[in-house]
Amino acid sequence: MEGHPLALHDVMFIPALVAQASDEQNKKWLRRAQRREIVGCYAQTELGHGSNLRKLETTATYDVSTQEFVLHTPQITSLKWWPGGLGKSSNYAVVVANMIVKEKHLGPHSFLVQLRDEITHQSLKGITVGDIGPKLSFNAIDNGFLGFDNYRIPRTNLLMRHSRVEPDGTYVKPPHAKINYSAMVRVRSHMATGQGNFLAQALTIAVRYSTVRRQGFIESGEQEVKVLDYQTQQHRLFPSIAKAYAFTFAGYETIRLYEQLLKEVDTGNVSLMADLHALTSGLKSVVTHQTAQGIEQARMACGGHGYSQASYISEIFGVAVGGCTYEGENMVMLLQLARYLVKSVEQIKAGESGKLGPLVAYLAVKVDGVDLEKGVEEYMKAFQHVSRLQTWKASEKFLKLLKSGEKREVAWNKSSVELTRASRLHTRLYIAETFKRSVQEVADPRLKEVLTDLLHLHVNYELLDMATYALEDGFLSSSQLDYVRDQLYFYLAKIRPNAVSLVDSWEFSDMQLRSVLGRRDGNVYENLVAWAKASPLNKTDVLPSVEKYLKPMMNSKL
Ligand SMILES: CCCCCCCCCC/C=C\CCCCCCC/C=C/C(=O)SCCNC(=O)CCNC(=O)[C@H](O)C(C)(C)COP(=O)(O)OP(=O)(O)OC[C@H]1O[C@@H](n2cnc3c(N)ncnc32)[C@H](O)[C@@H]1OP(=O)(O)O
Ligand SMILES: Cc1cc2nc3c(=O)[nH]c(=O)nc-3n(C[C@H](O)[C@H](O)[C@H](O)COP(=O)(O)OP(=O)(O)OC[C@H]3O[C@@H](n4cnc5c(N)ncnc54)[C@H](O)[C@@H]3O)c2cc1C
Repeated sequence: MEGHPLALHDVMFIPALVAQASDEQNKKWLRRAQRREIVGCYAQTELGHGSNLRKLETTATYDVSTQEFVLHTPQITSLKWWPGGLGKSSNYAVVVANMIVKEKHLGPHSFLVQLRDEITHQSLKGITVGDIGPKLSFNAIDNGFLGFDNYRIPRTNLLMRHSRVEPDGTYVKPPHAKINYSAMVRVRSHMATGQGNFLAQALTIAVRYSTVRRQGFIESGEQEVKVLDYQTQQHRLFPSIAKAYAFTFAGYETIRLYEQLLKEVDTGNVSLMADLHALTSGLKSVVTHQTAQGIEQARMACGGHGYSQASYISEIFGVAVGGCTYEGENMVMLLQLARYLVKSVEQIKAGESGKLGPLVAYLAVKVDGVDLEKGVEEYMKAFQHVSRLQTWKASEKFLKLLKSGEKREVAWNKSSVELTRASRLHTRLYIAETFKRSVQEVADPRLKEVLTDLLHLHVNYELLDMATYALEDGFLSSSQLDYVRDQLYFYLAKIRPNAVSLVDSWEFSDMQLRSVLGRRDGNVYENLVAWAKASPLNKTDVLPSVEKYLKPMMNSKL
């Protein structure tokens, strides 16, 4: 859970080579990387810039006389900063640098760069490299810094699957300007399943513990109840169980789309890139945020023991919440999706609704009302309505500011909170839709029934959570919202008997969970005592600090 120093070798270094190095280059590098004869990382972010890639300062200047690129770190803010595995473990990196050829700045490009000697592992001349120090979590990973002092690499170390620099300095452009961002899009495509998995771990711990913990009464005079029988506890945990499933289903779809994209790009078809970029930008932002919230609620649902490291939930939280920042800070990525939504609105206004992609076609279709009692399809129409409403409102605000003479960037900034709201609603619609479709495809009728309950819980929880939008224009009435509330409470109670099976079905072992509270055998109290006794402070009855500090203080006459 604390991460692995070689994680980025598998998660980004190898995928960057696969997607961006030419077949010829990969004959040299890929097998060596796969066999772990060389260890690599993905070095893009700098001390001064992470989000705004166009302002990366590390330069790779082509020297036509030697057919080499000269990598250089012009100032302190240009140091690479953050890459996982860079500090101590890697001897190679895919480095993203601003490429300069014949004095022309050609923007960020990826290069394979050797950092350390393959035998001694010592850093090479011209390279400054090290670890950036402890973090909130992920402390088994050596996130690092890296500087170059006019460090030379061969021309052929520019990753040349999609763009090239010929020996004479002729630049051959890629088929899409952002094709070099593919390693990021890949990780974002995998993040919904990854985060769903973190959420599932925290929920497994909290739900199991909630059936061991007895406290208070529901009906007086009876045995104290398992805390999972409280409606508030169910409300805290069960909607997140539904989300963990929903995120996983959505993630399967984005992973499939990324694989499709990779194949299509190789045939020169880049049409999926904009759609997948928009989709994964929104999804990574919503999923990471809701996962962090869900894990924190799971911790609180374990009361005092949730705060102990014996629960292990704090570690899961620390790792998961990193996802709100890495692979694109969440607000920044929501605004990327918003660009796509605004463009879609502009297309509709221009009478080109027919050109809209399937995920945004609903923006052009108005619905007057819904009959929620007819079932999940009607909820989908309600989600479409609130997303459409907010997308149009935010877009109109932006377009009006533009028309009033504001500069594009200023108008955008003044509309940005509303735009991020639109992006979230659009993404939540997508999550609900993929959840619905995935449940419909389940063949086993008993499994389908339980998952359908979770789906119902999800759509009622989500609609209630977005109620202000739906009430704003009178789309939903307050009596409809009462119906949604009743349904929500109905499904909380209905799911209760299946709650433990739902989390057990994720099949985390005790070794994976590392939680005293979430043990499979439920022997929480004995093991909490054993865990406490094993605390380093309990190795001796009297600590050296007693002689050193306590006694002088207690014996002092002052
Ligand atoms: C087995 C599989 C494993 C997979 C791993 C899964 C992991 C999940 C769980 C993990 C569990 C444990 C594992 C531990 C591992 C942890 C990994 C953490 C690693 C972290 C790595 C990093 O963080 S790497 C650095 C990431 N950095 C960023 O994400 C930077 C964010 N910034 C950007 O991406 C860009 O700068 C930004 C997109 C914001 C803007 O780009 P810019 O060039 O400035 O472009 P604009 O001017 O804004 O836009 C111009 C047009 O280009 C379009 N566009 C932008 N990007 C793309 C793209 N990628 N694809 C397509 N199109 C793009 C943009 O939309 C604009 O279009 P328009 O038409 O003009 O509107
Ligand atoms: C655990 C972890 C692992 C990482 N691993 C790697 C790695 O392996 N390789 C690598 O290269 N990098 C890595 N990173 C770096 C990471 O990708 C960046 O930190 C991330 O992309 C955010 O960029 P930033 O730090 O520049 O944030 P900033 O952009 O400085 O964000 C600060 C604030 O400014 C806001 N902001 C910035 N730009 C805008 C805008 N245009 N509009 C509105 N608001 C804006 C943000 O929303 C945020 O609130 C890692 C980071 C972490 C935490």
